[in-house]
Amino acid sequence: MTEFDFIATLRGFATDPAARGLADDAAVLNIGGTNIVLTHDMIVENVHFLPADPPGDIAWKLLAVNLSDLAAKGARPIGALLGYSLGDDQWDRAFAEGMGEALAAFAIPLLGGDTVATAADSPRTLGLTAIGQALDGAPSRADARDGDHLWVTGSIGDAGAGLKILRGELAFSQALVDRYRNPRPRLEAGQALAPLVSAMMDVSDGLLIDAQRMAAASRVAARIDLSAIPRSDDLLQACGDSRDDRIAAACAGDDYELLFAADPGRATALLDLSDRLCLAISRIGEMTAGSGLILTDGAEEVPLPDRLGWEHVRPRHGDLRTAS
Ligand SMILES: Nc1ncnc2c1ncn2[C@@H]1O[C@H](COP(=O)(O)OP(=O)(O)O)[C@@H](O)[C@H]1O
Ligand SMILES: Cc1ncc(C[n+]2csc(CCOP(=O)(O)OP(=O)(O)O)c2C)c(N)n1
Ligand SMILES: [Mg+2]
Ligand SMILES: [Mg+2]
Ligand SMILES: [Mg+2]
Repeated sequence: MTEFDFIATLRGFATDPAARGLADDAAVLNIGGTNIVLTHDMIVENVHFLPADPPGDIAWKLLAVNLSDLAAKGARPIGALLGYSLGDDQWDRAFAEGMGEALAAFAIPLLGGDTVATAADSPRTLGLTAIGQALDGAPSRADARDGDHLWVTGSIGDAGAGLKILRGELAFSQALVDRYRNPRPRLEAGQALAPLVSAMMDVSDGLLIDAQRMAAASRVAARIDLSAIPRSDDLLQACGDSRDDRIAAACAGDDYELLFAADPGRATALLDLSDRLCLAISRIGEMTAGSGLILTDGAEEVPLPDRLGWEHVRPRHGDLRTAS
């Protein structure tokens, strides 16, 4: 079964409105007029991180990927619960220290969690629940409208290139490796953007697959111009600027940027916000009537690649690495 199929089977009984049809980045529970935002992401050795990654960086990534889902709902983090499987003593100690530092960096209290021990040869499997509060409502993935502009924060494809570097497939760049090991959740931007957008999500599986999900949830089509997708100078230097390079960046995932749709009338306010936050915000396309994803490279329409991004699926044979 794929990740998509499994979530679809759960959807039948996840009928509470707070679950948002299991089709959003997080649940949004209204308690006494306050929007409490809840999200849980797991990370697994050889799936989300490499065995040689420093334990402190893995702790950072576990917290950061969850905070990224809070950011996508415009939420301010208020606490975290950690799910941990014990490894060797030295690693566990380094992870705990790193988690302490990561929590302190974001000023988030650890509220609890759970700890288990597994067989020594099983891959490290970690989970974290992040809890937040959304002050101005919590934009969903499902409310983009025909005519909205589609925007993305920061730059796309850096982390995917960082992973290639760590696999020995690209020349070394510290900046790209950092984007893979130390994602920066766009918390401040998420809170500032929330009142200006019609729909928002974070980009974890890949810009194209995530944009397609936003379009599907909103019952519109997304048109994306490959040439408008923001790529860093580090990435351009490492990978080049061919159409295939552009597609690779757009499908790589692990970006933890914010993808959002907004009425064209919001453009000036969005660009002002970009200046205030010193964070690039790039217009990459628009939402139109219809369904699915339309890809262009400048004026030219381009066929969709076979895979738009990451989806978890268990391989029939061999190790537990997933395919993208
Ligand atoms: N095992 C599960 N049990 C319940 N809900 C799940 C499970 N796996 C995923 N979901 C829900 O499915 C939706 C999509 O999940 P996911 O694609 O992982 O979101 P994201 O990419 O933002 O982390 C979310 O509402 C999430 O809470
Ligand atoms: C060792 C390794 N191989 C491959 C990847 C690429 N990768 C693995 S999972 C994933 C998508 C994001 O993870 P997921 O569990 O789907 O997070 P969510 O979308 O639920 O937030 C990507 C791009 C990676 N990060 N590390
Ligand atoms: Mg998300
Ligand atoms: Mg998830
Ligand atoms: Mg996530």
